[in-house]
Amino acid sequence: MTDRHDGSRTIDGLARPRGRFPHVKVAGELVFVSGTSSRRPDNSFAGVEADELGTTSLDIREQTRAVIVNIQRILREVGASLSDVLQVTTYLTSMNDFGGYNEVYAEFFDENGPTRTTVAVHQLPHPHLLIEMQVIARNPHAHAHATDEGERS
Ligand SMILES: N/C(=C\C=C\C(=O)O)C(=O)O
Repeated sequence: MTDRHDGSRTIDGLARPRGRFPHVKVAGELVFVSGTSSRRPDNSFAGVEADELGTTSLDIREQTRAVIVNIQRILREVGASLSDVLQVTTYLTSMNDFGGYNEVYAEFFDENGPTRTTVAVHQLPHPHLLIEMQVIARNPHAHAHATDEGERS
């Protein structure tokens, strides 16, 4: 993991960012996770299959699950978890996928979870991508630190 002094982290063992940005940035009480897809470390995608004729099928449920699991792994690296997520922004390439996305989303979050905004976008950075998500989470360590400080004063 590359851990810079400004809280930016690029994590080994995950798909490399496709540009000059970190997977995650810890800034005081908050954790910012970059837009994340279903991309695997080998740059293949979960939720993408091609048959022997080269016909590609894309699965919004599988992609959604893989995106959330990727975000979970990123959060874990900074000591946070999905239960720390405060806000989710989701980018779909088609609102026809809203139902499948919503169904899998509900396996991980409910009304006590993060606020959420879902929008449709013209394109994502790869033609096989149906979904990308970014999150803002609380930094559980910042909270523990602040509590310790409070107890000392
Ligand atoms: N967050 C961005 C791309 C993510 C791609 C991926 O996870 O496959 C970006 O270009 O801003």
